[in-house]
Parts: sequence; C-alpha cells; structure tokens
Amino acid sequence: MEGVGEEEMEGVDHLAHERNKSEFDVDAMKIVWAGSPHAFDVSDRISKLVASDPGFRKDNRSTLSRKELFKNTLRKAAYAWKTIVDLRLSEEEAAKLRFYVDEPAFTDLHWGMFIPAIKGQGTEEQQQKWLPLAYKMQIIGCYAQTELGHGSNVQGLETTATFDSQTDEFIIHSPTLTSSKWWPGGLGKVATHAIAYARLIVGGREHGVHGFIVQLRSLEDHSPLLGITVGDIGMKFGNGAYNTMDNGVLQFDHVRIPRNQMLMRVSQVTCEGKYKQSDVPRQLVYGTMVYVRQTIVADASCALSRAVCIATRYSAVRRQFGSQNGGPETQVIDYKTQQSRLFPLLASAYAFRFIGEWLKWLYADVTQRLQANDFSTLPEAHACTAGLKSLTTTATADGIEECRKLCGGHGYLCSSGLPELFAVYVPACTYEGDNTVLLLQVARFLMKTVSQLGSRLSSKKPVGTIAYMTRVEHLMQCRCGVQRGFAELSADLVEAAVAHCQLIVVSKFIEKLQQEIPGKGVKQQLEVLCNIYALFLLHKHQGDFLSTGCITPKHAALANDELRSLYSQVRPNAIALVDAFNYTDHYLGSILGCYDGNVYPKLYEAAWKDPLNESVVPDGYHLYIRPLLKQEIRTARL
Ligand SMILES: CCCCC/C=C\C/C=C\C/C=C\C/C=C\C/C=C\CC/C=C/C(=O)SCCNC(=O)CCNC(=O)[C@H](O)C(C)(C)COP(=O)(O)OP(=O)(O)OC[C@H]1O[C@@H](n2cnc3c(N)ncnc32)[C@H](O)[C@@H]1OP(=O)(O)O
Ligand SMILES: Cc1cc2nc3c(=O)[nH]c(=O)nc-3n(C[C@H](O)[C@H](O)[C@H](O)COP(=O)(O)OP(=O)(O)OC[C@H]3O[C@@H](n4cnc5c(N)ncnc54)[C@H](O)[C@@H]3O)c2cc1C
Repeated sequence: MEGVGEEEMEGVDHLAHERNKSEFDVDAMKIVWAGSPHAFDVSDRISKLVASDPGFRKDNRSTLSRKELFKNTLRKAAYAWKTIVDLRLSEEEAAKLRFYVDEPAFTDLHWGMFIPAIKGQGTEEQQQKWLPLAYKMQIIGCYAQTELGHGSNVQGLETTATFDSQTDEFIIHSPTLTSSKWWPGGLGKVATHAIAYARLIVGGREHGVHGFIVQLRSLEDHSPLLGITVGDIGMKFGNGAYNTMDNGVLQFDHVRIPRNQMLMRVSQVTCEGKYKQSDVPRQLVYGTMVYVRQTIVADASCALSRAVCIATRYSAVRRQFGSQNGGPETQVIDYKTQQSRLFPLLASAYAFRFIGEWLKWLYADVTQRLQANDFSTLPEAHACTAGLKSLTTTATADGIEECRKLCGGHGYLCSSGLPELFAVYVPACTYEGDNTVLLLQVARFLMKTVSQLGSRLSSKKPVGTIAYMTRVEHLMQCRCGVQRGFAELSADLVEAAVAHCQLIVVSKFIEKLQQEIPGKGVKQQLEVLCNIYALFLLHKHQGDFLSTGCITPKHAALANDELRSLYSQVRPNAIALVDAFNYTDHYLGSILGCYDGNVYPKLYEAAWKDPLNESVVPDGYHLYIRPLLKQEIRTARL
C-alpha cells in the first residue's frame, strides 16, 4: 500500500487560519444551535461517546452486501440498547445516541411510531398493558399503514377488520394483492407486533380506517404466526443508505385478535357489537403522522447542516485558478458563484433549526389543548406540520445534492459522505406523506380560511400563522369560486402553500432574533443569515413578487445588491458557523468535511483501502483482461 507520512495525517489544523478570522463567539453559537446549555451538554457528550466506540463504526457500509449490512445493523441496535441500559441513559440521551449512531433501523419505527401510536390512540388501559413491554423492548413494533395499492389515500386502504361478536374478536384480512401492507420499516424481518390500519366493519357496516395491535411473530422463535405472511420488499436506492432498514410486505389471512386490541381512544366497539365515537375528532387517528412530521422538520436542519458543513469546509480547502506570481490559487469558497450557492443553504440550515424548535412548541401546545378537549388549533397544527415537513425535506434533499456538486468530483466519492446522506435522506420527501399531497392539504386549509374571510356567517378572525390573511386585501377578491375550482388550480395552489410555509419560516426566524441571544457577535451573525434566507427567497421568486406588484424592479435590484454584500459578511465567519453545529468527524462521515481540513492525504489513504485495491492484479484478469489483450477473446470461455 502507498503510505502517507504520519505528520501529514495528524495534528495540523489546515483550517486554523479560517477559524482565526471569525468575528463571533463560536461556543455561544453552539449553545444557540443546540437549543440550551443542557441540550448542548447532552449532545456533545453522547456524540463523543459514539465517536469513540468502535462498536459504532460506520465507514464500511457502502462495501457490505445487503445481508451483511442488515446483520451489522441488528448488532448495532442491540449494542446501542446495551449501552443505553448499562449506562442508564435518560430518554433524551438515548434519543441522541440513536441520532449519532446514524443508521436507519427498526428501532426508529418502534420508538418513533409504534409507541407514539399507542400513546396517542390507545386508552389508559391499553397503554398500561402495552407500553411497559414496548419500553423494555420485550416486544418490537412497527407502523403498518401503507399498502401496495394505497399510501397517500389512507381512506382507500383495503385491509379489513371485521368484528365477530361470537368470539369477541376482530378478523384482520387482506382481501386483495393490493391490500398487502407494503413499506412499513422494521416489518420485513424484525417486528413482533404492528399497529395495522384497517377498515373497521361492525355488523356489516363500515366505519373507516382504524388502528389495531396485531402480533406478527412468535416471541419464542420469531416465526410468523398463523395467517401471517411477511418479508422484506427488497433493495432500495443507494448502496448502504436506507438498506439497513427492513421495509416489509405483510398479508393477513383471517387473523384473529381480541377486541381490546383495537386502539380505542378515538372510537370504541363494545362486546355487543356497538360502534361508539368519542367526542375527540376522528382525525386523531392520523395523530401519529402529525407527531412524526414534526420530528422530521426538527431533523431536516441536522441533515442539511451536515451537508453544508462538509461543503463549506471543503470549499475553504479546495483551490482552483487565480494564482498570482506563483502564489496559492484561489480558495473556491471565495468565488461569488460558490457563495451564492452555498451561503443560502447555510442560512437555510439555521432557519430550519429554529422552525423545528418552534414546531415542537406548537405540537406540545396542541397536545396540551387536545387533552383539555380544545380542538380549535388542530387544523392549523395539521397544516403547519404537513406544510413545513414538505418545505424543509424538499429543500434539504435538494440542498444535499447541491452540496455534493459544490464539492466537484470528490463529492461523488462515497468517502465524501454526501452520496449516502442524499440516498438516506431523499425518501423523507415521500414518507410520512408525499410532499405534494401534503402541500395540497395546506392549500385546502388556506382556501377554507380565505373563503371564510369577511363572511357574514363567520365571526372568527384568522389567528396564529394565518393572521396575516386579514391584511392581504386582494385575497378578498379571490374568494369567489376557488373552492369549486380547487382541482383545476391545484398546481398554483401548491405554490401558494409553499409561499405560506416560507412566510412562517421567515417570520419565526425574525421572532427568534427578537429574543435575547448572548455571546459576542452571535446575534449579528444570525441577523445576517436571516436576511440572506429572506432575500434569497425574494430573489429566487422575484418573478412572482414583480408580477403581483409586491415589489418594483428597483426593489428587486436592491435586494440582489444587498444579498451580495451579505455573502461578503458571512465569508470570514463561514467555517466558524459550521463549527457551531459541533459535529464529530464520526458523525459527519466525510473526508471532505473533516474538522482539520487535511483532505488530500486522507482521500489518498482511503482509496488504498478500497476492496478493489486488495490485490494489484484484479480478480478476473486471467479470464477477461488477458484474453482481450492477447487477442484470445474468441477462444476464451466467457
Ligand atoms: C437503539 C435505541 C433507540 C433509542 C431511541 C430513542 C428514540 C428514537 C426516537 C425516535 C425516532 C424518531 C423519529 C423517527 C421516526 C420515523 C421516521 C423514520 C422513518 C419514516 C417512516 C415512515 C413512515 C410512514 O410513511 S407512515 C405512513 C405515512 N402516510 C402518510 O403520511 C399518508 C398521507 N396521507 C394522509 O395523511 C391523509 O390521508 C390525507 C392526504 C391528509 C387525507 O386526505 P383526505 O382524504 O382529503 O382527508 P380525509 O382523510 O378525508 O380527512 C378529512 C379532514 O381531516 C383533515 N386531516 C387530514 N389529516 C389530518 C391530520 N393528520 N390531522 C388533522 N387533520 C387532518 C383534512 O385536512 C380534512 O379536513 P377538512 O375536512 O377540514 O378539510
Ligand atoms: C423509505 C420509506 C419508508 C416508509 N416507511 C413506512 C412505514 O414505516 N409505514 C408505512 O405505513 N408506510 C411507510 N412508507 C410509505 C409512505 O408513507 C408512502 O409511500 C407515502 O405516504 C406516499 O404514498 P404513495 O407511495 O401511495 O404515493 P402516491 O400517492 O402513489 O404518489 C405517487 C405520485 O402521485 C401524486 N399524487 C398522489 N395523490 C395525489 C393527489 N391527490 N393530487 C395530486 N397528486 C397526487 C404524488 O404527488 C406522487 O407524485 C414508507 C415509504 C418509504 C419510501
């Protein structure tokens, strides 16, 4: 193997000159990014714990076969659980551990959907029975909603749950091929139980889709129970990437479960076969999706900031052109074109961090209200979680790909970390609701609000995130007919929904800046980023702003000038602004993004570790290359 001098690999901080340029207190910014001194402490401690433990190694994922990859994920999940138990980690610390282990696994669905579904839709009694088992991982659950034929259209699911009053049981059945459950994570090979969604039929009458706790596999030998056919749906996009997850297929053949395994907080079936609806809205059956959409928004800033950190550090290391008198070439980060692609993404990472924080608050608020039987803010919470999930995941997936391009050719190497990050992240635009379908929900909410504006029948004034609507006069003129023309106008309405969500992100960023933010220069940096975020959007959509007369061409030109000036203000602080994410090299998983910026020796070293380089002459030489070179190809046995 070709070696690299030890001194070239270790110890020298190639980005030190960049760090010295920064004009703000990076440690204080780390606290702002983490959310609080306590959150910073937990995150910092757990990230270092994971990074220093060889049990959590992840640099070999792209070279493993699916079976090896999956087995390794099982090992890591078991090891993570042992670490959590041995170290007596709190729930907050355990969640951080899962985050820094950085490998999609069945545990995400168990903790992220199965348990929340029981908590949100189960009765007290059901929670008391199932949650202790789930918390100790004595059962492992998944969330089985989507089917081969229907994902977005939940009302179109075909699986049935028919009540049998003779035996006090439900019979869960997949009547067609398209009713096979398809996609649930953890289902393929691991889950012992599922929250399965099915159309409830009682006494021959249908009552829509409800959730049921169904055991799938034996707790003794893991074999599927009678009437259950279950397996993995196959390889997904990208090597490694989301293939650590066993997304599954499941068919029920008249599987019987006790009546008390229907989640009965929203509606109940009595032993006499009576269907009863509580006074909580039916939409609470969708509550787990609202919860997860909110966590996805909070996670978007993590994925985007990770890509931005890699691209920013590498852009400061990489030099092309511009050498004067034999001096060093220009750092690519100094090119205005690089800045105009990179810095809006840096600003977006911060914007999404704060919108995630705000959405957590909104979710906690609506949960509290629901407990007190106040359902008034549910439509707004649904619109915000759906819309912001769509906005942030689309921007993050696009942003990760842009960061890959910002790293030139080296960004295409797996060792840059960016291809895998993209492949793992991009399904977030589809799962928990296809992003366009979710924006249509926001559009519906907006149109409903518009149709009520000024209506004599409605005395309610729009509040919260739609309060601005009373101030937009020409909305009043748009009221007529928009409800009737919804489908025809849906492409435009989706754009309106995006604009509404962008407004929320910008206004919450501005609200954040109205708070006290300690630390030298921290607030000023955030103001610059906030202005970049807002002006970049204005610049990108200037056609819309100009055509609606919201701005003049002069305003548009001024905004563009200001944007360029803001990029110059960010430039000296760029490295410190990504250092503030406090990511370990282990978590970043990228040679291009490593903290010390010592990129080239590490790339060189890593190349020699590729399995193809294990032998100088490749396997297959004698069979395929030599006959070709010797012109013996016609006689060779191929
Ligand atoms: C090792 C140790 C580990 C320790 C670990 C510790 C912690 C780890 C913790 C957690 C891990 C964290 C997170 C990870 C979790 C998961 C993320 C990872 C992987 C993702 C897995 C993906 C899962 C899935 O994809 S599940 C399936 C999701 N499916 C969808 O999203 C379907 C999308 N479709 C819909 O939501 C709806 O059907 C629809 C499109 C909204 C319905 O449209 P429509 O038919 O028009 O509506 P109706 O059904 O008729 O509804 C009418 C009425 O209701 C309103 N509505 C709709 N939805 C909601 C809602 N959710 N809430 C409130 N209201 C709603 C609708 O607007 C309409 O209102 P209106 O009548 O007033 O207009
Ligand atoms: C990696 C991954 C993990 C998943 N994990 C789970 C899980 O754990 N549990 C689970 O239950 N499900 C899971 N899913 C399924 C996921 O929730 C669905 O795939 C998702 O909700 C989208 O539904 P769909 O596949 O039916 O898309 P479709 O609705 O078929 O979308 C296809 C196209 O049609 C468009 N479209 C659909 N409806 C409309 C409309 N009304 N108007 C305009 N355009 C429309 C969409 O925008 C899209 O472009 C997972 C999916 C993935 C990719």
